[in-house]
Amino acid sequence: MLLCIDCGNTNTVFSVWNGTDFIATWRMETNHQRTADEYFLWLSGMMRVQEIAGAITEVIISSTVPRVVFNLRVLSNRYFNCRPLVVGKPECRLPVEPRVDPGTTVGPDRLVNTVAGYDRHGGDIVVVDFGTATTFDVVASDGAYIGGVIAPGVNLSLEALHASAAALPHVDVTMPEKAIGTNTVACIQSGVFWGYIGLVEGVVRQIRLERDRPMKVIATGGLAELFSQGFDLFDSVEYDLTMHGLRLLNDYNKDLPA
Ligand SMILES: Nc1ncnc2c1ncn2[C@@H]1O[C@H](COP(=O)(O)OP(=O)(O)O)[C@@H](O)[C@H]1O
Ligand SMILES: CC(C)(COP(=O)(O)O)[C@@H](O)C(=O)NCCC(=O)O
Ligand SMILES: [K+]
Repeated sequence: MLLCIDCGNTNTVFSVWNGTDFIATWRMETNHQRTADEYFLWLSGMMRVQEIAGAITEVIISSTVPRVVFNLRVLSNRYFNCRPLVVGKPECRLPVEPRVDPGTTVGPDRLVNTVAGYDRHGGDIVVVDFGTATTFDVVASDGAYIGGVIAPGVNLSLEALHASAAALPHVDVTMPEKAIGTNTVACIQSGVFWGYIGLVEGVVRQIRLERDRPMKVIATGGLAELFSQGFDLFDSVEYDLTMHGLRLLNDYNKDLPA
């Protein structure tokens, strides 16, 4: 079985696959100080419930936090007895090379989302991922990542307001009933919610103008749902997009001639 690890700046998501069959998924907070032994203690507990720890034979890792990769490599070597594939490293090949400025390192999550989006929808798409940062990944007609947009994440914007303005409380993101807030909390919620709707609309409009062709917009990440309710921003919302991409990339690399 294959263990896919998607490490973001906030959360690390593990998922297990048997061939193309999805088996299970678990999520933990990202912490670069966590050791391989700590990962395994937690994972083996989760896996025991489904009796799969002994069945893992392959591991693929995508991490936007470079410092965690060392311990995740040790986890695969020590506990699953395999060398992991790490997205973004030369040994992990991509079906189509990104077309970006020379020397640019593209976030591995964005490369994985590109592969997954192209597999499900073909080219000429934009993948929007609501993580710690909100990323827009533009995928060309041949499946290449050709660039995109990085915006502050929804929760990051809320935290920044709270951290920098003495009188502003911490607020959870929700869809406010009205744009005109009549108390501080409602004002902040409105700023972030309607601000974000405008951000997504504006960025997508500009990308379509620049590309001068129709482009589907696919959303993923925990907060995608909030921005899709009642709005016409996305053609589809797919929570498993990154995990799907990791599984595809693993299969792609396995099938390559040595
Ligand atoms: N279903 C959800 N509802 C509300 N907030 C969420 C949900 N899922 C994630 N979040 C929040 O969205 C932010 C990004 O989370 P996540 O997608 O795990 O980011 P990353 O991939 O960068 O680690 C975090 O602040 C997290 O608490
Ligand atoms: C933009 C990101 C911080 C998003 O990461 P996440 O919110 O998923 O943790 C990550 O993709 C990254 O560090 N990218 C490197 C720069 C780039 O992609 O151009
Ligand atoms: K992400």
